[in-house]
Amino acid sequence: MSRKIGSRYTAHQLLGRGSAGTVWLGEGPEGPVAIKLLREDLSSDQELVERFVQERTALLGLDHPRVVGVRDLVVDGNDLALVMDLIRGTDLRTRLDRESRLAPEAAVAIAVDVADALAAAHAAGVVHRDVKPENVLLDMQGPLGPGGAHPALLTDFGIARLVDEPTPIRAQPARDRQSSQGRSPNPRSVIGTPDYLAPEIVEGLPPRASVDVYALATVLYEMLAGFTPFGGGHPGAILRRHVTETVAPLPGIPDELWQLLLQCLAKAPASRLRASELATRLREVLPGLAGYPPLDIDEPDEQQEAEREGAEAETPRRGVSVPAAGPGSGPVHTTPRRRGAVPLVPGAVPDSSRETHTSMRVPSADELAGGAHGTARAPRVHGQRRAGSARNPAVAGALRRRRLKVAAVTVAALVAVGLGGWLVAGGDDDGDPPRDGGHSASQDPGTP
Ligand SMILES: Nc1ncnc2c1ncn2[C@@H]1O[C@H](COP(=O)(O)OP(=O)(O)OP(=O)(O)O)[C@@H](O)[C@H]1O
Repeated sequence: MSRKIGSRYTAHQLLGRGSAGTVWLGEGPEGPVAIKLLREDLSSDQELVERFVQERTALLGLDHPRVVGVRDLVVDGNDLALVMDLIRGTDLRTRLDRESRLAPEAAVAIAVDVADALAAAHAAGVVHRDVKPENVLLDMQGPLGPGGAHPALLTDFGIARLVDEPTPIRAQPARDRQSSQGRSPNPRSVIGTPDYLAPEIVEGLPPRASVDVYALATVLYEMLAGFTPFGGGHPGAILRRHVTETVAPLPGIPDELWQLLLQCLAKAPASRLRASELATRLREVLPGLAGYPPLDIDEPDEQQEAEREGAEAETPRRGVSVPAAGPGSGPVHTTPRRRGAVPLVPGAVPDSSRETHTSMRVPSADELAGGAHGTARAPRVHGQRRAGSARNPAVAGALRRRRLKVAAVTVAALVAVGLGGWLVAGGDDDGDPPRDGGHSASQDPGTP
């Protein structure tokens, strides 16, 4: 069923869902468009409305072939909609859900496109702040590039901030704001997607362009490995790993590529390459990757993860796709993935397919310092058991004993920190909506 959005646009078909709304295939005076419609029950939320308007503001100044163009912002009664260029294809998350790992050449080709988009954004003074596979759209109608990769475009500048703009996304008391001396001593909240958050954001430093480079390097690592370097488990644990752990090497990765990844995943923002430099260096590496197969590595041992982190939040995700005009590009159904994330939007329903944002309290310096337990995920060569794997019979007994100990220590720690140490602000591990906003969002009915 179609519906008018403002006087100029019509929404026809659901393309995908985000935490703040739905994206529709639509029609405008100049042809097909993508229409991002803010959920009606949330359009009265001032903060979200600002995020929406900001997305347009950030993107209107950006005209680049690797950035999804924003054409219009519609405010019509309860409807608040962002009209964008329609990208016929899918998003990188859907592709990763389907293929798990990409061949290095295809992965790097996609990363080059995103690095180009970021270089343009950074040159315009815009930091994206939410680079992740969900926000990389693959244009199935575009020409095939190296490794058979379709052109990639960066979208969703919803939480992008103009560089040096002091106002945080989520309002925080002035006393909590960043001092010129360094990190804020007080607890504050951070918004983003835990797996891709640069350590300096966790530490409370203002996000500069280098946070996007860190996030892109994380995405590239994920395209190569099938998982992110510091993901898995509770969002708080993920944040801690970004700050305290070193990234585990990927067996079989070409050294030049690994060095680039290491440099861009550096804890110190100044040590990272700029986006334009990363694009150049990745382009140099590309020809040497032709014919390289996807890395032959296994996902980190789930049982080992459970051992180290306790129960993990299970956030179901549904497949989304854009019907592409080309052959073999029909709807794709994704397998639910385990994601340590909770919704950005207070009250957002847990079965939204894109609940990958997290608003959480930034851990204190003490918590970060005391948190290094060597929990970064270590990739394994395919078929090989990790020395400490619970699937290895030699260590299973020891792990069972340790589990009891861990349970005891966990209870003691929770008591010691008043049950709040790592808990997401207002959220918990069972996928329930956060409780901090007092919103009572109902599920999007799925029709415009
Ligand atoms: N311009 C577009 N053209 C075609 N499809 C799009 C476009 N923008 C978004 N989509 C589709 O809609 C999905 C949801 O997009 P949206 O930006 O709302 O959410 P998200 O980025 O996944 O989540 P969140 O906003 O919570 O970060 C995308 O993953 C993609 O499949």
